Amino acid sequence: MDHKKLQNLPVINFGQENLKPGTKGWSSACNNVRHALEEFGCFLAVYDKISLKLRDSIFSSIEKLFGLPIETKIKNTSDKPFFGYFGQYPDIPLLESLGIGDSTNVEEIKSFSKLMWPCGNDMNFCGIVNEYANLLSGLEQVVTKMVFESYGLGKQLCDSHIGCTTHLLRFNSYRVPGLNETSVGAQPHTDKSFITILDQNQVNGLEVKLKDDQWIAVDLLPSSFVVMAGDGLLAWSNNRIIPCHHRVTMKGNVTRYSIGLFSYHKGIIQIPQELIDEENPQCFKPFDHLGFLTFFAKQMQTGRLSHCMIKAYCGV
Ligand SMILES: O=C(O)CCC(=O)C(=O)O
Ligand SMILES: [Fe+2]
Repeated sequence: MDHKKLQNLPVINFGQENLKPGTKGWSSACNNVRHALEEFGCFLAVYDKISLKLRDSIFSSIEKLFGLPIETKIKNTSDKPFFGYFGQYPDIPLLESLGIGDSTNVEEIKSFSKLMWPCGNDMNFCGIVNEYANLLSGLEQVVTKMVFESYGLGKQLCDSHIGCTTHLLRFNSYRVPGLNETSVGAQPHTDKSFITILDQNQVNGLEVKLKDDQWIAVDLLPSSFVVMAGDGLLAWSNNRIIPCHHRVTMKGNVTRYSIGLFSYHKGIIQIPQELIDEENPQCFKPFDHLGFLTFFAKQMQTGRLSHCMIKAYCGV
């Protein structure tokens, strides 16, 4: 693991002292968030509202989840592409993934749990996931507010964006590769989300690509999460924020579990007028964010993927 380069990722503290809008801590965090997203497409967020105990509990629950028979796991389906079970793909054989759409809604967590454990489970899966998903989406909301504020956009615009946000919580499992098997856990990609937040079970493997095209290994500090810009944020910011290219490479001999929280906009995302001027002419049309997922899935099925799919979808 290339530990030398780890310091290159910005680290931003989301402790209580920086979470009050109007304070110095808040405005310096706003600037740092914007700078990190424009320059790196990602950063490490130190956020201790999610206790280490809760993180341990959720990772032991998802270990049990992935231990369920495949016939059960494939029941996790969705009408939205990439929101349900994903796995058994020959080019990425190590990865299996399960998703809960609209994950801040406890009823969605309950119905996922019922599908996986029709006779119930003895580990308070719903309670743990509900607490975790709500706290993590709280961090996503703070990051969104900071992004809006750092571009000088009003509270009303921000509140209306937040009111239209939905979250997907995705659990990933990467098994240890067998002899002569690929070590690729996830191929290089950018997320289709607005913002993604990632957590892992102390097993590294995530790598991100910086502007100079170098891949660096991400080492999660205690109490930290990886915050990444997705394709939605690239279009919304009129090309200012770069989406983070990332991949997973399995190196050790321990199963890796990760959790991703992906924010999506329900409906049409408008490019704020404040981000369009002579120097920065409008690069993207208003776009249907969830429609972009459907578009992406179709292009993938027909082998028509291009380097920047959001440009293909709604570029001017
Ligand atoms: O497992 C990870 O750390 C990354 C997962 C990921 O890239 C994704 O779910 O989109
Ligand atoms: Fe990803």
